[in-house]
Amino acid sequence: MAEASRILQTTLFPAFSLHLHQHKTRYFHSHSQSHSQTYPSLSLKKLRSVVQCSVSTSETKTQIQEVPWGCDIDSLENAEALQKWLSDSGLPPQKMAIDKVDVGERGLVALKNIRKGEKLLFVPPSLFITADSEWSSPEAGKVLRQYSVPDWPLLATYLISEASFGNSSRWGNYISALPRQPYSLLYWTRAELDRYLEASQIRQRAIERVTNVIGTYNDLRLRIFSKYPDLFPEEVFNMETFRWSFGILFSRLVRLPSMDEKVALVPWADMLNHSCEVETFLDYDKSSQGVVFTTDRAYQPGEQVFISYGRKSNGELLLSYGFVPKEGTNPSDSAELPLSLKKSDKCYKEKLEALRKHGLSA
Ligand SMILES: C[S@@+](CC[C@H](N)C(=O)[O-])C[C@H]1O[C@@H](n2cnc3c(N)ncnc32)[C@H](O)[C@@H]1O
Repeated sequence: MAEASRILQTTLFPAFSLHLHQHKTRYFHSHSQSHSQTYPSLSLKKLRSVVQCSVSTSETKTQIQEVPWGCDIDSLENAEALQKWLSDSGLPPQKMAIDKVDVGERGLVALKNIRKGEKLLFVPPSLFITADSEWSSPEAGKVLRQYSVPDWPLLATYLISEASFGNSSRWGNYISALPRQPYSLLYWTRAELDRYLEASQIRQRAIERVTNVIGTYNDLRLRIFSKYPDLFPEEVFNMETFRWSFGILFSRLVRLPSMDEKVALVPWADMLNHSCEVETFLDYDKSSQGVVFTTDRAYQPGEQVFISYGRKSNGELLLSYGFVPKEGTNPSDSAELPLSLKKSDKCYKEKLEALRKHGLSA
């Protein structure tokens, strides 16, 4: 805990430098160019204030700034462009469309009658973002591979790198439709974690998760980014952009059992919201060669279509996806009850036996 507090209290990054125009690398050139395409009315001053970020030295005050890409998910901003790009890029015609929904802000809604037992989606692998995806900055990708950076931090860095290329990245339309601030405990202040998760096991796990993300970023910065400042300028690769990219990964990355457990961002499939009432999961379908799910119920036009993010407790859903289902609707909800058994206890053996009998360990 002391370690977590120490890290959370650290001021992590300096203010955004005033050198935005002076960077000669393709990187910044593309970044500022694409920015003016996506946000025509955003002045340099505004851009700077969006990117500038700092974590306060006070444990309770964390100033969080939004990244300059993505969109507000309470609107359908960029949804049409995403759908057009997806169909131009090989997504077959769909029985669903992105729409505003009651549960989950945006989601996929049936356009036609959908039967129980139907396979939907068929997102081809060419549309997956994985650790093997091609970089808009091949030099940056090469450096990360040289350092054998594991999948999660590699994907977090990749996403920021591609985002900074705006529409010159092949993922420009996808990234523009991602939430500018994903719902995530990574955005909670320490005071909020303490207050709202008091007495919950999730509080400690959330603190560990925040600490891990900060530690991962610091590790990348020290070992790699600081050695290649032209490829990984701190104005772009900083704690705030990593908070965003990890927030995106936690809430959208899928593990595909039929593809050797490969982890991938799957555009389109990641527009599906979770329901505790459905029992259908995303996976790669070898016969149709795409990510699909099979409906476990029928849907009528206009109804939101759901998948399951897994049989997770409310705490686990909050930890990864930043939401909690309505009270009493999650049959997989559970609470952890830590028990300890002292060896000096006179009935140690009997108690241990009783715990084991009920599938519990001491
Ligand atoms: C994979 S994305 C789904 C698409 C997302 N709604 C969007 O507009 O980009 C996962 C995120 O959707 C939201 N979400 C999914 N299921 C939800 C639910 N049952 N209730 C509330 N929010 C949900 C959460 O913000 C979660 O982090």
